[in-house]
Amino acid sequence: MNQTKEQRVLQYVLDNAVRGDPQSVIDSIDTYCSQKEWAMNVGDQKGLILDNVVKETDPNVLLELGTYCGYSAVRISRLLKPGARFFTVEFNPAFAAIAKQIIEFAGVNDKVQIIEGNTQDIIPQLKKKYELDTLDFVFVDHWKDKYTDDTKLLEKCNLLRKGSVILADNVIVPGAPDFLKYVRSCGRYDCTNYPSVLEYMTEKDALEKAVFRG
Ligand SMILES: Cc1ncnc2c1ncn2[C@@H]1O[C@H](/C=C/CNC(=O)c2cc(-c3ccc(F)cc3)cc(O)c2O)[C@@H](O)[C@H]1O
Ligand SMILES: [Mg+2]
Repeated sequence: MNQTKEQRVLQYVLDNAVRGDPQSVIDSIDTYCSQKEWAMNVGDQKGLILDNVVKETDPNVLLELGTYCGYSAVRISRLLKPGARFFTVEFNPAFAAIAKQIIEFAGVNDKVQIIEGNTQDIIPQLKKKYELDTLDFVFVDHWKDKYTDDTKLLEKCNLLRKGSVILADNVIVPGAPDFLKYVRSCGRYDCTNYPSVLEYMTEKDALEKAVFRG
Protein backbone atom coordinates (compact mmCIF):
# COMPACT_ATOMS: atom_id res chain seq x y z
CA MET A 1 0.00 0.00 0.00
CA ASN A 2 1.54 3.35 -0.98
CA GLN A 3 2.51 5.62 1.86
CA THR A 4 1.16 9.15 2.08
CA LYS A 5 3.42 12.16 2.52
CA GLU A 6 2.17 12.50 6.11
CA GLN A 7 3.11 8.86 6.81
CA ARG A 8 6.57 9.55 5.41
CA VAL A 9 6.90 12.59 7.72
CA LEU A 10 5.91 10.39 10.68
CA GLN A 11 8.38 7.68 9.67
CA TYR A 12 11.17 10.25 9.35
CA VAL A 13 10.39 11.48 12.89
CA LEU A 14 10.42 7.93 14.27
CA ASP A 15 13.75 7.23 12.53
CA ASN A 16 15.50 10.53 13.27
CA ALA A 17 14.08 12.29 16.34
CA VAL A 18 14.72 11.45 19.99
CA ARG A 19 11.71 9.98 21.84
CA GLY A 20 10.51 12.41 24.53
CA ASP A 21 12.39 15.36 23.02
CA PRO A 22 9.92 17.81 21.42
CA GLN A 23 12.64 20.00 19.91
CA SER A 24 14.17 17.04 18.08
CA VAL A 25 10.70 16.21 16.67
CA ILE A 26 10.25 19.81 15.47
CA ASP A 27 13.75 19.86 13.97
CA SER A 28 13.30 16.52 12.16
CA ILE A 29 9.99 17.60 10.59
CA ASP A 30 11.59 20.89 9.48
CA THR A 31 14.58 18.98 8.04
CA TYR A 32 12.38 16.52 6.16
CA CYS A 33 10.01 19.18 4.80
CA SER A 34 12.78 21.53 3.69
CA GLN A 35 14.99 18.85 2.13
CA LYS A 36 12.63 16.09 0.95
CA GLU A 37 8.91 16.98 0.70
CA TRP A 38 7.21 20.31 1.41
CA ALA A 39 4.32 20.10 3.88
CA MET A 40 2.02 22.72 5.39
CA ASN A 41 3.54 22.91 8.88
CA VAL A 42 3.88 26.42 10.28
CA GLY A 43 7.65 25.85 10.03
CA ASP A 44 10.63 27.27 11.87
CA GLN A 45 10.61 30.97 10.94
CA LYS A 46 6.89 31.54 11.62
CA GLY A 47 7.29 28.98 14.42
CA LEU A 48 9.64 31.34 16.27
CA ILE A 49 6.97 34.06 16.12
CA LEU A 50 4.39 31.53 17.35
CA ASP A 51 6.73 30.63 20.23
CA ASN A 52 7.14 34.28 21.23
CA VAL A 53 3.40 35.03 21.15
CA VAL A 54 2.67 31.91 23.26
CA LYS A 55 5.38 32.93 25.75
CA GLU A 56 4.12 36.51 26.06
CA THR A 57 0.52 35.25 26.48
CA ASP A 58 1.49 32.71 29.20
CA PRO A 59 -1.75 30.76 28.52
CA ASN A 60 -3.55 28.22 30.74
CA VAL A 61 -6.27 27.22 28.24
CA LEU A 62 -5.50 26.93 24.53
CA LEU A 63 -7.20 25.81 21.31
CA GLU A 64 -5.76 24.99 17.89
CA LEU A 65 -7.91 24.75 14.76
CA GLY A 66 -6.35 22.28 12.28
CA THR A 67 -3.88 19.82 13.81
CA TYR A 68 -2.58 18.33 10.55
CA CYS A 69 0.53 16.30 11.58
CA GLY A 70 0.84 17.90 15.00
CA TYR A 71 3.91 20.07 14.33
CA SER A 72 2.43 23.22 15.90
CA ALA A 73 0.76 21.18 18.64
CA VAL A 74 4.21 19.89 19.66
CA ARG A 75 5.71 23.37 19.20
CA ILE A 76 3.11 24.99 21.47
CA SER A 77 2.93 22.14 24.03
CA ARG A 78 6.68 22.26 24.72
CA LEU A 79 6.21 25.83 26.07
CA LEU A 80 3.22 25.18 28.37
CA LYS A 81 3.40 25.20 32.15
CA PRO A 82 2.14 22.24 34.22
CA GLY A 83 -1.65 22.18 34.42
CA ALA A 84 -2.20 24.07 31.16
CA ARG A 85 -5.03 22.65 29.02
CA PHE A 86 -4.50 22.57 25.23
CA PHE A 87 -7.06 21.20 22.72
CA THR A 88 -6.38 20.73 19.00
CA VAL A 89 -9.15 19.99 16.48
CA GLU A 90 -8.72 17.86 13.34
CA PHE A 91 -11.46 16.34 11.14
CA ASN A 92 -9.29 14.14 8.90
CA PRO A 93 -8.91 10.78 10.70
CA ALA A 94 -5.70 9.92 8.82
CA PHE A 95 -4.06 13.21 9.85
CA ALA A 96 -5.36 12.85 13.43
CA ALA A 97 -3.78 9.38 13.64
CA ILE A 98 -0.42 10.71 12.41
CA ALA A 99 -0.57 13.68 14.79
CA LYS A 100 -1.40 11.40 17.73
CA GLN A 101 1.74 9.34 17.08
CA ILE A 102 3.95 12.41 16.61
CA ILE A 103 2.59 14.02 19.79
CA GLU A 104 3.12 10.80 21.77
CA PHE A 105 6.65 10.33 20.38
CA ALA A 106 7.49 13.91 21.40
CA GLY A 107 6.28 13.13 24.91
CA VAL A 108 3.74 15.98 25.07
CA ASN A 109 0.57 13.86 25.03
CA ASP A 110 -0.10 14.89 28.64
CA LYS A 111 -0.16 18.55 27.47
CA VAL A 112 -2.46 18.40 24.46
CA GLN A 113 -5.69 16.59 23.58
CA ILE A 114 -6.59 15.91 19.94
CA ILE A 115 -10.35 16.26 19.32
CA GLU A 116 -11.43 14.57 16.09
CA GLY A 117 -14.19 16.47 14.36
CA ASN A 118 -15.23 19.59 12.50
CA THR A 119 -14.43 22.84 14.29
CA GLN A 120 -17.98 24.05 13.68
CA ASP A 121 -19.29 21.08 15.69
CA ILE A 122 -16.55 21.01 18.33
CA ILE A 123 -16.35 24.72 19.24
CA PRO A 124 -19.95 24.79 20.60
CA GLN A 125 -19.16 21.74 22.76
CA LEU A 126 -16.03 23.11 24.43
CA LYS A 127 -17.65 24.74 27.46
CA LYS A 128 -19.91 21.88 28.53
CA LYS A 129 -18.31 18.70 27.19
CA TYR A 130 -14.70 19.80 27.74
CA GLU A 131 -15.46 21.83 30.86
CA LEU A 132 -13.69 25.02 29.97
CA ASP A 133 -14.65 28.64 30.57
CA THR A 134 -12.78 30.96 28.22
CA LEU A 135 -9.72 30.56 25.99
CA ASP A 136 -6.44 32.37 26.59
CA PHE A 137 -4.88 31.50 23.22
CA VAL A 138 -6.19 30.21 19.87
CA PHE A 139 -3.91 29.18 16.96
CA VAL A 140 -5.87 29.20 13.68
CA ASP A 141 -4.31 27.17 10.86
CA HIS A 142 -7.09 25.15 9.20
CA TRP A 143 -8.89 25.81 5.86
CA LYS A 144 -8.42 29.51 5.19
CA ASP A 145 -12.06 30.09 4.25
CA LYS A 146 -13.07 28.85 7.74
CA TYR A 147 -11.08 31.39 9.75
CA THR A 148 -13.82 34.05 9.86
CA ASP A 149 -16.78 31.76 10.56
CA ASP A 150 -14.90 30.04 13.38
CA THR A 151 -13.73 33.35 14.89
CA LYS A 152 -17.35 34.52 14.95
CA LEU A 153 -18.37 31.15 16.42
CA LEU A 154 -15.80 31.52 19.23
CA GLU A 155 -17.38 34.91 20.04
CA LYS A 156 -20.92 33.53 19.87
CA CYS A 157 -20.02 30.66 22.23
CA ASN A 158 -18.57 33.15 24.76
CA LEU A 159 -15.19 31.45 24.58
CA LEU A 160 -13.30 34.76 24.31
CA ARG A 161 -12.68 37.21 27.15
CA LYS A 162 -10.85 40.56 27.31
CA GLY A 163 -7.28 39.77 26.29
CA SER A 164 -7.92 36.41 24.58
CA VAL A 165 -5.31 36.04 21.81
CA ILE A 166 -6.14 34.68 18.36
CA LEU A 167 -3.05 34.00 16.21
CA ALA A 168 -3.73 33.10 12.58
CA ASP A 169 -1.27 31.53 10.12
CA ASN A 170 -1.10 32.25 6.36
CA VAL A 171 -2.74 35.64 6.19
CA ILE A 172 -0.70 36.35 3.04
CA VAL A 173 -0.19 32.87 1.51
CA PRO A 174 -2.63 31.21 0.80
CA GLY A 175 -4.25 34.27 2.40
CA ALA A 176 -7.31 34.87 4.57
CA PRO A 177 -8.55 38.22 3.26
CA ASP A 178 -12.03 38.11 4.78
CA PHE A 179 -10.56 37.15 8.18
CA LEU A 180 -8.12 40.10 8.06
CA LYS A 181 -10.91 42.46 7.04
CA TYR A 182 -13.17 41.17 9.83
CA VAL A 183 -10.74 41.30 12.78
CA ARG A 184 -9.24 44.63 11.65
CA SER A 185 -12.58 46.41 11.10
CA CYS A 186 -15.22 44.90 13.43
CA GLY A 187 -13.95 46.99 16.37
CA ARG A 188 -13.60 44.06 18.77
CA TYR A 189 -9.91 43.23 18.27
CA ASP A 190 -6.52 44.89 18.58
CA CYS A 191 -4.57 43.49 15.62
CA THR A 192 -0.84 43.06 14.99
CA ASN A 193 0.72 41.70 11.79
CA TYR A 194 3.92 39.64 11.98
CA PRO A 195 5.60 39.48 8.55
CA SER A 196 7.61 36.33 7.87
CA VAL A 197 8.07 33.76 5.10
CA LEU A 198 6.11 30.75 3.94
CA GLU A 199 7.32 27.57 5.60
CA TYR A 200 10.40 26.05 3.89
CA MET A 201 10.22 28.71 1.10
CA THR A 202 11.24 32.33 0.59
CA GLU A 203 7.82 33.67 -0.41
CA LYS A 204 6.41 36.28 1.98
CA ASP A 205 3.75 35.17 4.45
CA ALA A 206 2.56 36.57 7.79
CA LEU A 207 0.84 35.76 11.05
CA GLU A 208 -1.92 38.03 12.38
CA LYS A 209 -2.54 38.44 16.11
CA ALA A 210 -6.04 39.59 17.08
CA VAL A 211 -6.52 40.34 20.80
CA PHE A 212 -10.20 40.36 21.87
CA ARG A 213 -11.24 43.61 23.55
CA GLY A 214 -13.97 41.93 25.59
C1 LIG B 1 -13.35 22.85 9.56
C2 LIG B 1 -12.25 21.97 10.01
N1 LIG B 1 -12.37 21.25 11.15
C3 LIG B 1 -11.35 20.46 11.55
N2 LIG B 1 -10.19 20.30 10.88
C4 LIG B 1 -10.06 21.00 9.74
C5 LIG B 1 -11.07 21.86 9.27
N3 LIG B 1 -10.63 22.44 8.11
C6 LIG B 1 -9.41 21.94 7.87
N4 LIG B 1 -9.06 21.07 8.84
C7 LIG B 1 -7.78 20.38 8.95
O1 LIG B 1 -6.79 21.39 9.14
C8 LIG B 1 -5.68 21.19 8.24
C9 LIG B 1 -5.80 22.16 7.12
C10 LIG B 1 -4.90 23.09 6.91
C11 LIG B 1 -5.05 24.03 5.76
N5 LIG B 1 -3.79 24.71 5.57
C12 LIG B 1 -3.45 25.13 4.36
O2 LIG B 1 -4.19 24.98 3.39
C13 LIG B 1 -2.11 25.74 4.21
C14 LIG B 1 -1.62 25.91 2.90
C15 LIG B 1 -0.35 26.45 2.67
C16 LIG B 1 0.13 26.64 1.30
C17 LIG B 1 0.92 27.74 0.97
C18 LIG B 1 1.40 27.90 -0.35
C19 LIG B 1 1.07 26.99 -1.32
F1 LIG B 1 1.53 27.13 -2.59
C20 LIG B 1 0.27 25.88 -1.00
C21 LIG B 1 -0.19 25.71 0.30
C22 LIG B 1 0.46 26.83 3.75
C23 LIG B 1 -0.03 26.66 5.05
O3 LIG B 1 0.71 27.01 6.15
C24 LIG B 1 -1.32 26.12 5.29
O4 LIG B 1 -1.75 26.01 6.60
C25 LIG B 1 -5.83 19.77 7.74
O5 LIG B 1 -5.25 18.88 8.66
C26 LIG B 1 -7.35 19.63 7.69
O6 LIG B 1 -7.77 18.28 7.76
MG1 LIG C 1 -0.51 27.18 7.91
